Amino acid sequence: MGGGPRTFPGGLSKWQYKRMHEKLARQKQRGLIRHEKQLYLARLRSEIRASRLPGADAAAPPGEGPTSSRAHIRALADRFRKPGAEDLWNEDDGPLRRAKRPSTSIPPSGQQRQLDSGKPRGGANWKDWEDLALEQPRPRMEAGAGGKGPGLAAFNPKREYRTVAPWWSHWNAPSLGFFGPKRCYSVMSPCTVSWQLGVGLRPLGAGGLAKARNGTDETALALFNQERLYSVAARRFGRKWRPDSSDEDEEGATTPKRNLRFGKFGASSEEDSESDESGDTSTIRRRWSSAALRNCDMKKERRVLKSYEEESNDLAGRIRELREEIKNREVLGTERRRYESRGESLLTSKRFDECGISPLTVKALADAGYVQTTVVQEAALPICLEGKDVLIKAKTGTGKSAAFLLPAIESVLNGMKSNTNHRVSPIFALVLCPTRELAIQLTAEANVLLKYHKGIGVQSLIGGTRFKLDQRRLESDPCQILVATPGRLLDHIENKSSFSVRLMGLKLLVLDEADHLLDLGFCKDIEKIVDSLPRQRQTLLFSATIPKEVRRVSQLVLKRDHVFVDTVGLGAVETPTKVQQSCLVVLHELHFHMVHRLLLEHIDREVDYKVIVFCTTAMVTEFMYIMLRDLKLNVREIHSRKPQLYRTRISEEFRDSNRLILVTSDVSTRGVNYPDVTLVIQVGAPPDREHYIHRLGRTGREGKSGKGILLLAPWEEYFLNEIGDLPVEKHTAPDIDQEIKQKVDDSIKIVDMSIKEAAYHAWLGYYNSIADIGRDKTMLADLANRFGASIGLEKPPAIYRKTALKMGLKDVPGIRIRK
Ligand SMILES: Nc1ncnc2c1ncn2[C@@H]1O[C@H](COP(=O)(O)OP(=O)(O)OP(=O)(O)O)[C@@H](O)[C@H]1O
Repeated sequence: MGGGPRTFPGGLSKWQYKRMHEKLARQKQRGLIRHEKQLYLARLRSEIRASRLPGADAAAPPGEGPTSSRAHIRALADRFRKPGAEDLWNEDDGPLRRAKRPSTSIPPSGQQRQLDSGKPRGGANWKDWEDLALEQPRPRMEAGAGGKGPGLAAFNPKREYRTVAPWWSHWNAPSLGFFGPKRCYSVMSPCTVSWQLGVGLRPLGAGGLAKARNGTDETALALFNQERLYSVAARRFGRKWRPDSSDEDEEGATTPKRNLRFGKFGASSEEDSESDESGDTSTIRRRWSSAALRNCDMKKERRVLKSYEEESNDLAGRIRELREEIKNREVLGTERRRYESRGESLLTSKRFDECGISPLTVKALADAGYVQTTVVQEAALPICLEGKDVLIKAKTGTGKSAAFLLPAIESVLNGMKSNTNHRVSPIFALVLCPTRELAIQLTAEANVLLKYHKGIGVQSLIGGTRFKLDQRRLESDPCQILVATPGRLLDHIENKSSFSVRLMGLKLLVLDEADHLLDLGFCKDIEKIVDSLPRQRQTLLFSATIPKEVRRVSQLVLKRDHVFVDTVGLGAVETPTKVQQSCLVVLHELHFHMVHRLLLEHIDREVDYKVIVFCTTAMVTEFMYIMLRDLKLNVREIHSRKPQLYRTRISEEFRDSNRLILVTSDVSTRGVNYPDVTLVIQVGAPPDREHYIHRLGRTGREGKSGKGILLLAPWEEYFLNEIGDLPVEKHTAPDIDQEIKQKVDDSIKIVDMSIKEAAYHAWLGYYNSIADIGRDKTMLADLANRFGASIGLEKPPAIYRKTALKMGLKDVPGIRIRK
């Protein structure tokens, strides 16, 4: 019966303990929403302020201008999947509509200096600078901007999450060069982009680091190419840098974020000390904003720099150190570009034995054929080994796994050195990943790296296995590194107090495929898990894609001074360069026929073919598998409806073979390393851009070539907008001859009716959840019925009333309700 202890920490029963956790989770969720509301208000304030700045653009070009207030609050609502999140708004919060902007021209700098307070800003009074920083939009660095902030047209929301640009741009900015990194909390709305302060406003007088280095602001801008930086600055300035300053343009973001962090995951005393307020400055701030915005800007709390002036004295020294760092980083950037331009390999000239890792690990690496590091390993290892929190973005198949497994092994070695008196060995490193297949793969990889480390063990905790067996394994076998999926890990944390005790020794937490782990599907579990871990730990987040929302949420698990390493680079394509991507638009009734045709063509061309076919849902995957099997193709299936043992067996078989086709759902989308996949076919629109990139990333790994085909129905073409920046070529679909069509139709007929019905239900559920399609229910029902007919259902299967209600499909024509 359930296993696990009868009492939990604090003498609570299992249910009390569970309820307590749930309550805490609810409180956190509320905190998060409060935080979002404050962000929204801050956004509103900065918009109003922007509209009041002389030179603000009257109209932003569509798609490039700032998000409207409405769009923003909708985005907040979306982010938290709370339809009621719009209710966060209330009348006291200020006007909903955007204020009009007075003029489109950029004023002369002198005029700009006056700003709204009417006070000249030429003096070197710190309070004035403070005000100015708060009033002025933070300049953004844009190549070729010549030291001026970009106009609205140049604003590109995709550029918001760059390594260090936001505050580097302070250095580049002719006038704001003197502002310390802490000043990133100043007003910055995407719409407030016209800034042009007088050159005379620079206390350092040297034009900032960039100018000092290169002589001109133009070259300085070029110097601060994102690709080279890898957040050097953060390392120097430690906790004073807030990388989110680039993505959070709202001035008020700091305080709520701080509060949230405390509320959510607690904060170290170090962070506490940072959050002190200075009464003086906040008074000035309030006076200004109250005058300008009345009740719309009544925020009382504001993080004010405690030792700001103290720090600024030391600025020159820091600049020197930064220059040094940049020089080092430049070497790395050049090297990487060289490799990429040659298109040969992602390996760099740096060897593992130069990375400061244990010689036993180096030996194991050499046995596995790893001698040189890949780009991401070269960039990540020094920072990870230094003990910093890191968020790392690198393309699929570039060796991220080793980049975090190696620091994990080092953290165990360090931990074992310092912890000798433990009765039960603590778990020193925890790797969280979204799928079971990935967890098994990572465990195997870690075992390879641990070959010569006797007494250090790695284990996996994944769903689909027996809880009791896990427990026994954890107790009997060494386990200093744990690779887990969130759900099963949480089961152990909540049900086995001795397990939680072992986690108290944790030194390193890794979130692989961090974007997925931090999205809404997993976010709550991750919060609970992180809550039960010691706060004094290092956290590493790895992913090939890091969407804006995730970048924000990631701040909750990372320390404030974390480093963002982006090896993809500004404006670079996120997909492997050697993968040829194409899209075919075909009536969805013909998708199965087209898949068959494409497979035959590919098999004819590639002797050692290895193909993955991604379907939208588990049941559609099963349908596709049965159909292709009947067509005598060498095919296997993996999806969530299959038992774990089966999934593991098929996964291993597919990894080790070629001349095989794997039909799968999204359980194989991320991280799974199947070498030498020659073709990836994605049938139907993926849930989002990230899914497309990760699925495609199953081919073209380790710099090899590959092919990706996206099969869309005409009504799914909207998805092409989401991947418009990727090199996807739209091709005309080949004709399907009558003979092939007949063969496929015959195979469809043999599929069991219950599978067809389940496929229909799953299809309906999937597209109902996709906003672009699910919003028009009548059209959705019609499309679903056409899909049903194409798989041989004479009439659409009925769905439960409750399900129909939940999906918003009750009383929709074409939807049959089960009596
Ligand atoms: N330094 C190295 N030298 C040679 N091969 C390497 C090296 N590092 C990784 N590899 C190989 O590169 C392949 C991809 O590695 P890995 O699975 O870690 O990529 P990834 O970036 O995690 O991919 P994904 O984003 O899909 O999770 C693996 O086959 C791995 O063995």
